[in-house]
Amino acid sequence: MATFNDFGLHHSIVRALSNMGFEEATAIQDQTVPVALQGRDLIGQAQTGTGKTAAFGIPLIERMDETSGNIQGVVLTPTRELAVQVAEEINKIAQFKNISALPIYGGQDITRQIKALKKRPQIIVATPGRFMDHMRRRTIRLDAIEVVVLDEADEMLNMGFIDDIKEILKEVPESRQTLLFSATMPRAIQEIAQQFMNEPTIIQVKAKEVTVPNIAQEYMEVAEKQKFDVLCRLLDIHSPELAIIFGRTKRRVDELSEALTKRGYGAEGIHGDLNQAKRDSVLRKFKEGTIEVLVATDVAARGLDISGVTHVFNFDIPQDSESYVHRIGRTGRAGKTGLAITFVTSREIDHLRLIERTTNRRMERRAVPSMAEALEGQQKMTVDKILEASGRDDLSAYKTLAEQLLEDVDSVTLVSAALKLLTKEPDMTPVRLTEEAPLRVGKKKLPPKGKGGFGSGSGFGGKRPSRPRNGEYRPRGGESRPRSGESRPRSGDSRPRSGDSRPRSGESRPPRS
Ligand SMILES: Nc1ncnc2c1ncn2[C@@H]1O[C@H](COP(=O)(O)OP(=O)(O)OP(=O)(O)O)[C@@H](O)[C@H]1O
Ligand SMILES: [Mg+2]
Repeated sequence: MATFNDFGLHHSIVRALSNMGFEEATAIQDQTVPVALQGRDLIGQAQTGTGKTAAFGIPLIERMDETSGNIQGVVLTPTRELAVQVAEEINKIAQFKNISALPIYGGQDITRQIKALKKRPQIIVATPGRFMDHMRRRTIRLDAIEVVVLDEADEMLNMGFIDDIKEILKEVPESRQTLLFSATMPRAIQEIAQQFMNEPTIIQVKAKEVTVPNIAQEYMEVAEKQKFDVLCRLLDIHSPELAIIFGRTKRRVDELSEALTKRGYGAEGIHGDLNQAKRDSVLRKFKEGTIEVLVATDVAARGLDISGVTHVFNFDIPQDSESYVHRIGRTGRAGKTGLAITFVTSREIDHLRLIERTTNRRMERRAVPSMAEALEGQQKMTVDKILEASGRDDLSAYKTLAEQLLEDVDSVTLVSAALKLLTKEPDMTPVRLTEEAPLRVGKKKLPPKGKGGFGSGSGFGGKRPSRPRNGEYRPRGGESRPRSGESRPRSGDSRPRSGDSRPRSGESRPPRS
């Protein structure tokens, strides 16, 4: 694998990368950086957590002119949190250059953004809606733009941002370079590629699987009514450092985070109906470890890079395989290991099989853990903690007390009492969760067995079942519901003018029919 010295990058970028702890280029960086540096258009697909941000960030920064304060680069992302994260990573890579990236997104005061724009950042990282607002207000000038990056392009299409993206791409100079990245590449991307890219080089990191091998993938068949108790047991058994629990709808996320809190877990929810300040604070607490469980809709499925996420739980099976790939990809990043556990009700097994076939990877079936196992898990935690504490040398203040206690109570009883007090025993506090209808898969269009889905080297676009649009996934009752249960305008519908009220990042999906 190449080191960053091999690319002929400006020394300040190499220095920044080494400062960030990047020693070798990842596979996707190795293959895309040289092509992007030549100024060519590029489509890059590689698994989650393999460094696609730097794959476009490095050439982007390399191409910027630090003596100019014009906007020269634009990165579009589907969610606000991702815009912030990508801008941060770009700013780290640019730390020794006179170049800065500014995140611009809906839900943030626009006058503050206009003020920040006056500081003349060369790179804007934006959600499409808010970017359009600035375009219309002429607070962002497009004539000096040389590079446009579409991160998670397929998700932006899913969210109905296609018209916005088209409009943005029409306005930026035609001579620009366009880069497009995602871990999944559904066919719809081809339209963008044909219309707006100039003979793009397509780079798909060869991998049998779309998911990285370092994420262990398991599933459990659980009745809808039992899901919550099983989840609590799993949290007790695994004691994750940080865990993300994905639910299907905003209501689900609200109810789940409330129920988890009731049972004593440090959990909060994130979804598109929360105001930006709340979203920011929840994410901040999760990153700091103030809460260890983040309950989320698909708003948090894409791109978010939070170190320490050891577990992903699909409380509700994801609607399609792309969502599955991205959700579980919040763990097992940058070579670390992770565990993804998916709950499936008996009626959703077909749906799970479809995901397995599309991703070309089997999930291992696991039995639902018992209450006794949950207790054991917590007891083991306590024992570990006590043993660790026994090795400390600051116990002298407690020893006299311990000796006194041992005069009255036998040692086994005494230690048992201490263990019990320190152990978080399985909690059966009643909670209220509204039941979700199972996801059903139509009979048609199962891919042939053994045929990989997207990204399996079958060429761009690959053969895979396409999006819910084709009616493969129907919620029971036949009501056409957008993913995650939100309604959003279909492109072309009457749109709100301000980026604040447009489809709020992430879980808003086009209506499925
Ligand atoms: N060359 C490298 N060496 C070490 N760490 C790296 C390298 N490149 C990227 N990383 C780190 O790997 C992590 C994942 O990177 P990144 O978020 O860019 O992944 P991604 O491919 O965009 O994933 P996703 O598909 O989920 O968006 C980040 O923490 C990033 O800083
Ligand atoms: Mg990414």
